[in-house]
Amino acid sequence: METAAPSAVIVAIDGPSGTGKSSTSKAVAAKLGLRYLDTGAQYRAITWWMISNGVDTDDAQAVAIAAGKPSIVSGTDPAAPTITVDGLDAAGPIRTQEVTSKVSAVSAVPEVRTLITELQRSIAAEAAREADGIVVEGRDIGTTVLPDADLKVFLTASAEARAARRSGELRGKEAADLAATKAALIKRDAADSGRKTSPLAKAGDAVEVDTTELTLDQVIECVVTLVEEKRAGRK
Ligand SMILES: Nc1ncnc2c1ncn2[C@@H]1O[C@H](COP(=O)(O)OP(=O)(O)OP(=O)(O)O)[C@@H](O)[C@H]1O
Ligand SMILES: Nc1ccn([C@@H]2O[C@H](COP(=O)(O)O)[C@@H](O)[C@H]2O)c(=O)n1
Repeated sequence: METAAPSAVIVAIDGPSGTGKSSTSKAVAAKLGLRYLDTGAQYRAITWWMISNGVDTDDAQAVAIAAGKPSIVSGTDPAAPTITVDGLDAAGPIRTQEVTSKVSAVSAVPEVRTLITELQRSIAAEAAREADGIVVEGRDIGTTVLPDADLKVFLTASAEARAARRSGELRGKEAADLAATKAALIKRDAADSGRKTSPLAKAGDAVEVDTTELTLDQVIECVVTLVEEKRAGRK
């Protein structure tokens, strides 16, 4: 039987695209000595594999049949998270516009979600057994993947703020204009919220943090405090 270390803490951070989940989760995990899991990277990785192997990502049946083929491995050091697919470093390729535009269709396929959810639960269980715990970020962590997490946080921000953050990132690369960036993230959120299986949603017992007017440091501090309060309450 798997036994968690008594002090291990499991933190679930969910929210729409561009709300600051990755930046916040990485920093909180690093500050508190926890592991970190980017579940979006796993869905991106399987999407990249589908594209690279000629699977039509709009064909849910074809995606379902192929879903078990790639081997996806996530490294959970918050200072240097990694993702490989069949042993290949996928960190760069999973961030292309092509993957971003196709990932919602792939992640909506129930067979994909079943496989990736199992993988996520086994990574979290290992972190609870062998480390001080983990911060897991995504869309359905608090509702489906880890419903018994010690702390659930749901980050939000206005679409304008999120688009401005994303446009800032893209400057000099694929420099999209603000309106196009905003439209793309609203479209992806609608697809992620509207799918039948495990949609993007706030768990009933999650703490909602609106980051629109907060700096990243303020959000990090807020979540660190929430984790510390949870830990103190367990003593
Ligand atoms: N509170 C904040 N204020 C300003 N910029 C922020 C804030 N939080 C995050 N950012 C910036 O916004 C961008 C998006 O953040 P991040 O990648 O962490 O979001 P995300 O929710 O993980 O997005 P996605 O779900 O699309 O992966 C990054 O450039 C990050 O530095
Ligand atoms: N728990 C999750 C996490 C992510 N997804 C899907 O992956 C896409 C990419 O996520 P990013 O955080 O890297 O932007 C996202 O749009 C979802 O389609 C998911 O379904 N569940």
